[in-house]
Amino acid sequence: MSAPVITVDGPSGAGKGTISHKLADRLDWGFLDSGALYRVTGQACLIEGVSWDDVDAVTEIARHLDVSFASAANGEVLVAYKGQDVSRAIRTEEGGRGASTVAAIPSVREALLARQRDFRQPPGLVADGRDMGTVVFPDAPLKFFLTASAEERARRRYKQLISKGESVSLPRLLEDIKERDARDSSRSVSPLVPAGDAIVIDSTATSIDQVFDQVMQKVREKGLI
Ligand SMILES: Nc1ncnc2c1ncn2[C@@H]1O[C@H](COP(=O)(O)OP(=O)(O)OP(=O)(O)O)[C@@H](O)[C@H]1O
Ligand SMILES: Nc1ccn([C@@H]2O[C@H](COP(=O)(O)O)[C@@H](O)[C@H]2O)c(=O)n1
Repeated sequence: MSAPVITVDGPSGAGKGTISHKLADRLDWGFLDSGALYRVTGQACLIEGVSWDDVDAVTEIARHLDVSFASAANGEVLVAYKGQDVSRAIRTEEGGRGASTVAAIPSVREALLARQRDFRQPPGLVADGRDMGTVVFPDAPLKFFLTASAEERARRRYKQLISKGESVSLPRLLEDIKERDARDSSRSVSPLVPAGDAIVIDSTATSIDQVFDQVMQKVREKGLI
């Protein structure tokens, strides 16, 4: 029998990464940051001089993506492409735009599918993304779809980037988030939609701890802990 998977999907800034990390730590399960694979693909295109719109070239990059993940002493995840540290570059707004542009290409999604499924190892996996519950792990025993208003998600992202010393504009971030939502939700393959059997949690007015408590309650009810 394959290892259990808990999927956490939703739009950008909904708190998927925060909740998924806490959950993986609590359960001592593996963690898949599927967005990082799309972000590295977009970044690899910049490094290799390939346009995000060049379907064949981007697909070749995704098929042979030389990416590695490592834990730094401070708990952060180091992401490397061909051994080059791209951890910071992939987290910029440009990194997000590149990821969502290449993620709309069906052959790129196909190229990254097996790689994502390989993360499913005992004792279990928490998978964070947009199509974890609908496409990558449709048989997952527990699925969440986290959401929040675009305005609240833009405010969260603003605080996050300001705390890292980046200079950002809130209206611009809101525009970016709305653009990314529209692109992710309207693409022909693996659009951002909750799986039919997903538990939807709206965190617009709910703290991280409150969301985590709701998630843990469902994990217990499913007998996964
Ligand atoms: N319920 C919440 N209340 C307040 N802030 C939150 C909440 N959930 C997450 N945050 C904060 O919002 C920011 C974005 O969260 P996070 O990175 O987990 O979102 P995400 O859904 O993984 O986004 P992306 O898909 O773009 O990576 C973080 O700074 C996080 O601390
Ligand atoms: N399963 C996924 C995960 C991500 N994407 C695309 O990548 C972009 C960046 O993702 P983050 O979670 O790191 O913000 C995102 O906007 C999606 O376009 C995806 O398509 N499928």
